[in-house]
Parts: sequence; C-alpha cells; structure tokens
Amino acid sequence: MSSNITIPQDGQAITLEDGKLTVPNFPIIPFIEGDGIGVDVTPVMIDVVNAAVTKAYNNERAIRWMEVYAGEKATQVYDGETWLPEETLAMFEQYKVGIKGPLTTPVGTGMRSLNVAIRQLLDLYVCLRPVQWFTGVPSPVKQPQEVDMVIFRENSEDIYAGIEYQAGTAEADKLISFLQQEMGVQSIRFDQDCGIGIKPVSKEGSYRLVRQAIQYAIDNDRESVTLVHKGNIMKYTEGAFKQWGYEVAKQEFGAKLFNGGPWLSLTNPKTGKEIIIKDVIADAMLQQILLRPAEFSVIATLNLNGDYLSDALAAQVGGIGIAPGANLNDKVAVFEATHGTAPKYAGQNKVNPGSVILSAEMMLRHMGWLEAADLLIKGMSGAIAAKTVTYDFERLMDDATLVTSSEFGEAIINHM
Ligand SMILES: NC(=O)C1=CN([C@@H]2O[C@H](COP(=O)(O)OP(=O)(O)OC[C@H]3O[C@@H](n4cnc5c(N)ncnc54)[C@H](OP(=O)(O)O)[C@@H]3O)[C@@H](O)[C@H]2O)C=CC1
Ligand SMILES: O=C(O)CCC(=O)C(=O)O
Ligand SMILES: [Mg+2]
Repeated sequence: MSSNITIPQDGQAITLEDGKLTVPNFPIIPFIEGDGIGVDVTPVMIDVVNAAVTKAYNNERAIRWMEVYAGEKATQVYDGETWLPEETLAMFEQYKVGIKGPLTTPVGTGMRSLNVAIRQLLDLYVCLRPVQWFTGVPSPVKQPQEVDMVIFRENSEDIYAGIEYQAGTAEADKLISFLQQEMGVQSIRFDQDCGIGIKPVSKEGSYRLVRQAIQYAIDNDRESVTLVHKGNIMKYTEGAFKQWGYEVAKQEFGAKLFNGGPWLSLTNPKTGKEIIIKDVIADAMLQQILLRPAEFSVIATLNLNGDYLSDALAAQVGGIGIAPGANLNDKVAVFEATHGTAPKYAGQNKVNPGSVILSAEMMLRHMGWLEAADLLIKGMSGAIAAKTVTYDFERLMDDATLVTSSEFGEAIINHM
C-alpha cells in the first residue's frame, strides 16, 4: 500500500542507543491531530511548542512535525474503513517520540478504543500522568498546592485488554458454561443474557510497571510510592499486583520492612533519603486524595484504577483540560492529553489546549530540551496569572478574561 504520510525532508529521526535518546537539532516528531476537539487543541500545541523552541534556541533547533493519522481523519485520508493504519504505528516506533490528540471510542457498541489499541500494539506499558497545581488555577479543594502526585498507570493489561463478550452471544454463553461446568463457578447471578469480561494481570506486567514507578521516585527525589489496588475483592489480580509491587521493591531495590511492615522503605541511592513503599485500597484512596493529598507522591496502579484516579486528581488542580500524560515503554514515547474528544465543543475554538500543551512540555523534557520546556511552563503560568483563560477556568474565576483555545495559546507565547 502506498503511504499517505509525508516525511519532512529537512528533519532527522531521533535514535536510541543503549537506552539513551540521541536527539538531532531538527527531529521529526509524528503527531495525530485527534478527533473532536483535536482540531482545536493540537494546532495550538504545535504553535506554542514551535514558539518555545525558537525562543530557547533561536533557529538552531526546530521540530519537524509529521502528521500521521488515526480515528476519523484516517478514514478520510485512507480508504474509509481504516481507523488505525499500520504505518501510523510504524512511524511512532521508528521515530521514538510522538504526540497525539484524543480519539473517539463509541460506548457500548462499535469498535474498541483506538487509544488503548495504540498503547497495546506498541506495548507502551506505562501511562504516566503527573498532577500538579498551577498558581491561580481554580480548584474545588482548599489547598490544591498540596496535590503533587505522579501516577504510573499500568497501560497494557487489566480489563482494558478487551477480553469481553456481549450478552446473548455464543461466545458469552460458552464462557459462562465453561466457568460453571468446568470451574465450579456458582456465583454468576443471572446467567442468561449476561455479558462477561476477563481481567488479566500478570507478574511480569506488574513488576515492570512498579519498577518504573520506584525508579522514578529515586530519580526525582520523591518520598513515597503508593500501590493502589482493590486487592481485598479481586485477590488474584489487584491483590497480586500489590504483592508483586512489594516483591519488586524488595528484590530489585533492597527495600526492607518499615516499622515492622507491611509497608517497606528503601534508601534512595542518589540522595540517601528514605522512600516509603506503601499500599492503599482504591476506594479509600479516592477519599484520601481529597482529605490528605500531601501524603501521596508517586502512585502505581492498574489500568482502570489509574484511569479513574487520574481524572479525579485532575479535577483537584483545575480539571482534565489541563492534565497532561505520556504513554511509555523503554524505547518509544507517545505523549497524550488526559481528556477525550469532548464532542459538544468540537471545532468551536473554545476548549482548554493546556492538557496537550503540557503533554508536549513533558515531551520536550523527555527529549532533553529543558530550556524550551521551562519556557512553556513560564508561558502557561504567566497566562493563568494574568487571568487570560479558556471557558473552563473563566467560569470559576473572578475578573478573568475569557479567551479562545488559540488566544490562550497566544497568551502562553506572550508570557514566555
Ligand atoms: N485518550 C483519549 O483519546 C481519550 C478519549 N476519550 C474519548 O472521548 C470521547 C468523549 O469522552 P467523555 O467521557 O465525554 O470525556 P471528555 O474528556 O471528552 O469530556 C468530558 C468533559 O471534560 C471537560 N473537558 C474535556 N476536555 C476539555 C478541555 N480540553 N478543556 C476544557 N474542558 C475539557 C468538558 O467538561 P464540561 O462539560 O464541564 O465543559 C467535557 O464535557 C469518548 O469517545 C471517549 O472514549 C476519553 C478519554 C481519553
Ligand atoms: O480510549 C478511550 O476512549 C478512553 C481512554 C481514557 O479514558 C484514558 O486513557 O484516560
Ligand atoms: Mg480517562
């Protein structure tokens, strides 16, 4: 099949050797615009990043953006039925660092999530979502400055694996019969017209996620890693995740019992400080993050818990309009907003582009372009402090000036 992607001729690929990225001065970065509000936020992100890079490095460095396709735009560019072209995945793999806008997933019917498919097909097993407050952002909590957490959400397993059968199908009936007849299951309350799903959680998948979370705590001088799970109810999936999390802390990082256990502690080899490894059951965690946010720093959790937790925490610091994220493995990184396609606002130049812009800030840091990343934060802080904000913040702030998505981007650039 011929390609629909135009590779910038004046750019070079980012490469990886012995786990270290080599970033040329004119790197090619693949991006997916995204469905719905993708058209409102992604072009603003590109303008803001270009401005930060130009300001930081004059014209000695610049990103060569390369559009790749997924979602509705892919169906327009390809043959009408291709939602996630193979060459899109191949480009992310080849160019090592990319970024994407949100993609629509129909509810209760239709195809499975393209966002989840990208993570699974590229085995981007860490979903990294930092949650931090910017001074002046309206928040429903009294002390949003106490929220400073980094979520490591397992991104390749759990019920997001998509092993799920619709009620009334031969597959659902077969699986239910197997469970009842061969496994002695008696607890399926209504076995007629019953949908059924499976939740795979492995030792290897849990180990690699928690390993990254602990390493992050070491590298970034964080005081704790909290394993969040629902292991009292789902003993051999969520409970096993907790067990394996403690195990990896002991076996690979030398963690020891803290005050007689069950929590652990280890000495950060870089700072000599203590890092506590603890666990909290997921429902209790959702109240703890509201009542005692200062007690949590790095969080490691399974896919569904991480999805819920990241939106709940985002609300405490201004909402999903400003919450960034990244999907990572040891080779490839695809940065991505936390929010979805917000269809009711699509094409209105209204929503907050902050989430994908801050995802790009994480991307610049990942590339080692720290000066540009810092400028981006400076611009965002300045725009918020000047109260030139999009509708989501404006409706909660006194005396704020309401701006469009693109005007917010301009305000960020003006404050760099
Ligand atoms: N990674 C991805 O690509 C994701 C995709 N999705 C998909 O997106 C679609 C819509 O999902 P939905 O549950 O409605 O979630 P959305 O995140 O799209 O929107 C929910 C609400 O969040 C607020 N919001 C979202 N984005 C912004 C923004 N940039 N600026 C300001 N406010 C924002 C709006 O709140 P208000 O109404 O208060 O203004 C909006 O109505 C679904 O198909 C879903 O599967 C969902 C999440 C992630
Ligand atoms: O893929 C989707 O449609 C939703 C995914 C999601 O909510 C998330 O990753 O946070
Ligand atoms: Mg989500």
